[in-house]
Amino acid sequence: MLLLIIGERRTFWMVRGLIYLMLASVISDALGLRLLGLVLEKLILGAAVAIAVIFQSEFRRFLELLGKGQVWELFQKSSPTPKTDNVIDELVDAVKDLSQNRTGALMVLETSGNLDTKVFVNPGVTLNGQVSKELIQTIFQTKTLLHDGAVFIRGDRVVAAGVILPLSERSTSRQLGTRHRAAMGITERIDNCICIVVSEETGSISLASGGNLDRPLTSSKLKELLEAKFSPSGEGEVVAPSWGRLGRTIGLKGRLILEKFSRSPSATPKDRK
Ligand SMILES: Nc1ncnc2c1ncn2[C@@H]1O[C@H](COP(=O)(O)OP(=O)(O)OP(=O)(O)O)[C@@H](O)[C@H]1O
Repeated sequence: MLLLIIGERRTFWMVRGLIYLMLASVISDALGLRLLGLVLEKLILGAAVAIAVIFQSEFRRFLELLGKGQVWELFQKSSPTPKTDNVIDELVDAVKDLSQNRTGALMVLETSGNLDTKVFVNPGVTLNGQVSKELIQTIFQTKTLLHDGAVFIRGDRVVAAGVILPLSERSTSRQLGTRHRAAMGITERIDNCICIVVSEETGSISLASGGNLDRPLTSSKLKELLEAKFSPSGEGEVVAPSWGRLGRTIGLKGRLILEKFSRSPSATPKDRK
């Protein structure tokens, strides 16, 4: 049941690893292999402590909801962060011009809830400005200091610019460089965001979601997709979304801990073109 609820592959592997450890411990007990049993017991204990650390905030939220008698909230569908037509129009107009002028751009759009910005390799520079075509176009001009990296958009605000995102490790077409891999990387780790990419080389527009790139898109197709995503009845998460998110959170946090120990320089953007 738990494995069905946890949709994320990495989390699934983590849970499977723990189950294997438990099984091995039971088998070693049955075979009377006391030393091995002792080692496995310690390993399971370590894993349980690690999971408690990884889960910290989720446990707190669970206990809070339990205390308030609102546990059912865990099963409720999260509604998309509302975006007015005006915000979508400003975004699409900016993307259209950037594409026509072959100005590279990368935008992370929060779709619901609160995106965990700890996943950003570098949080960039806080702006907190109203989304407008002019602001977005200005940020991505290659002469500005903030053009390198991504902008992070929450609701109708450009929260930050110059954000460095984790790269996807999946192999991609040779045409796709780090900008596109960053869009795939953030959307494969975080499910409540999508990414718009404009290629500097070809001007093509892409939309990344769940680690996949939809490309090339026309600006009208992009508008259609954004409207569908941000409409109140838009694609929400399905069955037991909060549990799914919980599973992905474990995967993400586990991964963040691992990445802290093995952060590679490949996650930084290449030098200014
Ligand atoms: N990890 C990252 N996070 C955010 N932005 C990044 C990251 N890596 C690269 N970028 C942005 O992408 C730019 C480099 O793009 P690159 O040419 O490697 O990618 P690309 O996918 O081929 O895109 P394009 O088609 O625009 O050339 C950098 O200058 C930087 O602005």
